[in-house]
Amino acid sequence: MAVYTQVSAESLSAFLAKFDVGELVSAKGIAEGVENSNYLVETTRDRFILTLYEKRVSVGDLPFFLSLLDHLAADGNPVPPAIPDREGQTIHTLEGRPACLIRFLSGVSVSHPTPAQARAAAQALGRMHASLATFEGVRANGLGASHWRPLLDQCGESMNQIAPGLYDRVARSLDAVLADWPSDLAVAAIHADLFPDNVLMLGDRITGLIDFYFACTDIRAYDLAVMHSAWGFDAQGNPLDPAIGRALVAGYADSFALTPQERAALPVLARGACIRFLLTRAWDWLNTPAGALVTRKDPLAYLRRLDWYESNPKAFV
Ligand SMILES: Nc1ncnc2c1ncn2[C@@H]1O[C@H](COP(=O)(O)OP(=O)(O)OP(=O)(O)O)[C@@H](O)[C@H]1O
Ligand SMILES: N[C@@H](CCO)C(=O)O
Repeated sequence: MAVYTQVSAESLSAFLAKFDVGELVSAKGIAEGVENSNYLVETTRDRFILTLYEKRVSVGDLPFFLSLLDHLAADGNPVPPAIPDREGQTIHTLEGRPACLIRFLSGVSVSHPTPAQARAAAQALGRMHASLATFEGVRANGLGASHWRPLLDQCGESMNQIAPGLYDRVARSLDAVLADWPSDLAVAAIHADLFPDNVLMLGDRITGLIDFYFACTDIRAYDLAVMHSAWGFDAQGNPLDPAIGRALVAGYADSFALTPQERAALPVLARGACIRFLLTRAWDWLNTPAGALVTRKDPLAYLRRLDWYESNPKAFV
């Protein structure tokens, strides 16, 4: 996450007083991430994550995200539910923004995963999909395939400030992806953003799956494709050891069956994932507010991934 909204010690103490969590000891803004404002809060009893929802999360979607987290946690997945206050409320307003106090999970996210870590993370994704088979909540994917062309148009020719010719380059790939986009694969609740920084680990053990604020109802195998596009490359978008990609697919299949049709669709799903992240990064690159404590993510790292998937159509064989 990042820090877009500053929280004063006074308003944080008043906020915490609604909960049975002890008194404020310290609060530190977390600079990682790009979407919401996050603080690590320590009280006399425990540690918590305080999240203030910013640009892409609308308050009307919070009940979906929180019920999904409760469903997963109840089925033994390592996800952090929101903490209810003394009256049972989980969704609050703080400094004018929707806010939740979230259970803190231990572990660290890895920036250079090993194949064993990739396998464990994909097993956790498959396990989560198995749990979500009985989740009834529905939320359309606001950043799904039907939104990519409008998002490209919203970025417009300004994209060429990021790299000359970028707008036309993405438009061409988008045409090809949409022409092949599958319409017959299983649809379910998915995480849709399971990057290495959203997986907490201790060694090869998964201790936390976090950041469910893009969770939605979409093609289930797209979740694995998003993961492949995120885990199989370094921060600049250069491919890592191909064993990582193989470990992701094998790890997922360890805990949830992947049909032949889903396997066959992974290349186009991965190219779609590249376009999704390229576009949201490009939009943020061009529109991040001055003064926000945030490290913008490089859209071109996703162009390099897209190039790679286009030149390696047999990457999943
Ligand atoms: N429940 C949690 N327990 C422990 N640490 C957490 C928890 N939630 C968030 N964090 C910490 O806060 C950081 C940022 O959180 P998160 O990835 O959710 O932010 P974001 O802005 O949504 O990021 P992204 O760019 O991945 O969308 C994480 O890398 C992690 O260090
Ligand atoms: N995980 C995303 C940020 C959330 O949209 C990225 O790295 O671009």
